[in-house]
Amino acid sequence: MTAPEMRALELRGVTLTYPDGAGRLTALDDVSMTVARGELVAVVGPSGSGKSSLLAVAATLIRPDTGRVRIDGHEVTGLSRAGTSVVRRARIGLIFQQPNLIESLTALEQLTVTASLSGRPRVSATPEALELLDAVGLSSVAGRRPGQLSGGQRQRVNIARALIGGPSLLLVDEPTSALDHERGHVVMDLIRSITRERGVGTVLVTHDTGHLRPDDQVVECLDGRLRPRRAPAPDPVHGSA
Ligand SMILES: Nc1ncnc2c1ncn2[C@@H]1O[C@H](COP(=O)(O)OP(=O)(O)OP(=O)(O)O)[C@@H](O)[C@H]1O
Repeated sequence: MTAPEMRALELRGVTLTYPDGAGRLTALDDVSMTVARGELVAVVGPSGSGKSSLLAVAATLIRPDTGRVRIDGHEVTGLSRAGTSVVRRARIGLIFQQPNLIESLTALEQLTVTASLSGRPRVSATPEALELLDAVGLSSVAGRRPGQLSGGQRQRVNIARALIGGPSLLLVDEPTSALDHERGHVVMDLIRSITRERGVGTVLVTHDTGHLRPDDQVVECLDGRLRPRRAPAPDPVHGSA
């Protein structure tokens, strides 16, 4: 069992419903999940099964109807909006499928501006931003704007940006969907190594089980419920190394 201080995310008995005509539609049904620091959990499942809802609750963007949400040991269930957003900004990194970079900013500025939105002076965030760009293999293009970067490079800037400030929880939505198979593999490997080396807990939603490895921890979302699933057999091209 993971020590409480090592838990990046804990969901307990989370139920989420949306208005649906005269009734309610249950998107998450009594979901519990723990993700330790240094651990990656891939969430797969059919369209409409609740994966995005799960990420939104873990990101503290949607409050569940019932259940508890803890981020890095901090209970957010009863917090005000302002208190929740403090926890979110300090402890959660979000990576969406489309990088959504700002066209007028260089790769380096994408990171330093994000840091400044959290109240840090841009200049003090520059060493960390440079180190993160180096970690994702982009030192040589730190001065380029998104229009001068490839799709894979843009997604790597997106990943580096999510890590500024040292979050303990990384929430990743379909990171490979805008990339070809080869670049998708590179991005998945990068997210695995960041998870391990930086000790973040990662929840990664993906349709694309072709990018998963046999040693990945995989859960399946079905009708708003989670259940463990065996990772797929190794990809014959890339193997499991
Ligand atoms: N804002 C909303 N209002 C009402 N119903 C919603 C809303 N968002 C999602 N739903 C419904 O909740 C259920 C779960 O949706 P969710 O987006 O979490 O699924 P998903 O597994 O992420 O799907 P996909 O893989 O297609 O993105 C679906 O039945 C969906 O129609």
